[in-house]
Amino acid sequence: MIYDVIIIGFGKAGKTLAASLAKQNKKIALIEKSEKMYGGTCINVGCIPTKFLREKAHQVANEEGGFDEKAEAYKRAIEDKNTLVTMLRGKNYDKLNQFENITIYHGEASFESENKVNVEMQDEKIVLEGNQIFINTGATPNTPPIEGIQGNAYVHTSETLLENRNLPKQLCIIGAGYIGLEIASMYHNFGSEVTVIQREEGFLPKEDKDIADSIKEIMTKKGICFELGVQNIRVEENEVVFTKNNTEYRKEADAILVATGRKPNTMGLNLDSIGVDMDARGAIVVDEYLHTSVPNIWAMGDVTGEAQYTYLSLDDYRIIEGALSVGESAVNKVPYTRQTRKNIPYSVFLDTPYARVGMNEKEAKERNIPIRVLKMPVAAIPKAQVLKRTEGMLKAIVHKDTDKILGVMLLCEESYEMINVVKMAMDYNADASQLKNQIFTHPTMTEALNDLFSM
Ligand SMILES: Cc1cc2nc3c(=O)[nH]c(=O)nc-3n(C[C@H](O)[C@H](O)[C@H](O)COP(=O)(O)OP(=O)(O)OC[C@H]3O[C@@H](n4cnc5c(N)ncnc54)[C@H](O)[C@@H]3O)c2cc1C
Ligand SMILES: NC(=O)c1ccc[n+]([C@@H]2O[C@H](COP(=O)([O-])OP(=O)(O)OC[C@H]3O[C@@H](n4cnc5c(N)ncnc54)[C@H](O)[C@@H]3O)[C@@H](O)[C@H]2O)c1
Repeated sequence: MIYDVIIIGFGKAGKTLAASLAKQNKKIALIEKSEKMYGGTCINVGCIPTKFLREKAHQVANEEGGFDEKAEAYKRAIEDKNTLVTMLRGKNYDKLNQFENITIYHGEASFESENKVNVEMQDEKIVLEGNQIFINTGATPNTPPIEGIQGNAYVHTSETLLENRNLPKQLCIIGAGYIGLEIASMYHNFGSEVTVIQREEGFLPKEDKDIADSIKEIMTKKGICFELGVQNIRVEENEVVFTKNNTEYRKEADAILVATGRKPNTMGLNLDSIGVDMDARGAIVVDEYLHTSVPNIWAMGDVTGEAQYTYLSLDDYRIIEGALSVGESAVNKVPYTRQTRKNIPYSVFLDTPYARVGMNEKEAKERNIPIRVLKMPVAAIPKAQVLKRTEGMLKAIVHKDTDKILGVMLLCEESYEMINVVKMAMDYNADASQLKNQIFTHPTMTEALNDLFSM
């Protein structure tokens, strides 16, 4: 079968591109290897299930009851999460399936040549031919060579842990990145006793020390235990064994989560044989318009090794849409590319959420930029008092000479909403004084930006 466009992977960029090109009357094949992944990582095993469970966990933390009651509430939360995910998966499938010119194939794709893709389906193997091919295969949990984790029923990835209906009394998490910390916060609220283990001594090493210390202090105060700078991690059945200062420790757990990063999903695509370049981590190398090294093949989302966020995958779709609309001969005139993309914000959905955009103090000093550092405690925000969520701090980095906002770090309730306002202000090159004097509704967390920029 011959298509105008083949899209491999039902991720955020892929599904959005499919709908858009279908409206332009292109004949499209979309290939997804798992029926449980229609809609991609975000809605099935990533952002949506974790943020749904985070809300449920928050409710459970405020309810009376011992472990057994909490375990029941957890089981119901997992069932509710599954119901939500099933509904979203169905909607995602139907949204594309309604187009007469989109065919969804359930099977694993691999390249036969530059414009031929094999699809290994349950009962048959077919070959599709396409003029333009877009790879959107995402990323998959990175399993480090830790002794004792392979084939161990106590050991989970985030995907299998969130399928487990039994609340672990003790949860041990290896890896203190986004997934490790978000799940630590969430399971602590559900009622698990949580320990987070990390090889590196430094906690959240990319963040400013005052921010990282404050996050750790908040989590420790709630009762989450951290073991940082540990060596020789191994797992023996339901125990995580490690050494610290030459002493061996054993941590028993009902569940062990390995959250040590996610690697680009390129294995099995047969990219080498058709000349698509990959880097040492197996990520597809792309230029600013998301071309791969083969002219008719593009890649987008996590598989390109870019920071792994759903909104960046969506933004990759925007870049491709822009490039396709002008055609290859004029592609270098497209104003919006990966190179011009700027001020990428992020949020870590901890119990006290953390959000950041732009440069922090450490980075500004490394680059010898003259700065003003503005800080204020969250307890000074009236809305934080209303919410009874007074822990945390706000911090801004402002250019001393130009008054431009270089970066903002928000460790407070609702920071994941507030950060988008700052991102927009930075995108429009606002001065710090403009946020200082901006009208914001009251009482809100966002109005604290008036005070932060008055510091
Ligand atoms: C637990 C967790 C929480 C997260 N929380 C957040 C969050 O709060 N906010 C945020 O922005 N991001 C979050 N992320 C990251 C976010 O989910 C990803 O960055 C995003 O979903 C990546 O989208 P994508 O378009 O690159 O591909 P994906 O959505 O990963 O889609 C790729 C698809 O390709 C399919 N596929 C792979 N290989 C093949 C093949 N050979 N043939 C056919 N199909 C194939 C896969 O099955 C998959 O469905 C989270 C991730 C995880 C794991
Ligand atoms: N809120 C969000 O936007 C959100 C939430 C969850 C996940 N994500 C995305 O998913 C990606 C994956 O998350 P993650 O937490 O798995 O990765 P990560 O890269 O954020 O953190 C990995 C952690 O594992 C540790 N580690 C690595 N190898 C190890 C080993 N062999 N032994 C012990 N520790 C080891 C690292 O030091 C680090 O602390 C993130 O990069 C993020 O982009 C985003």
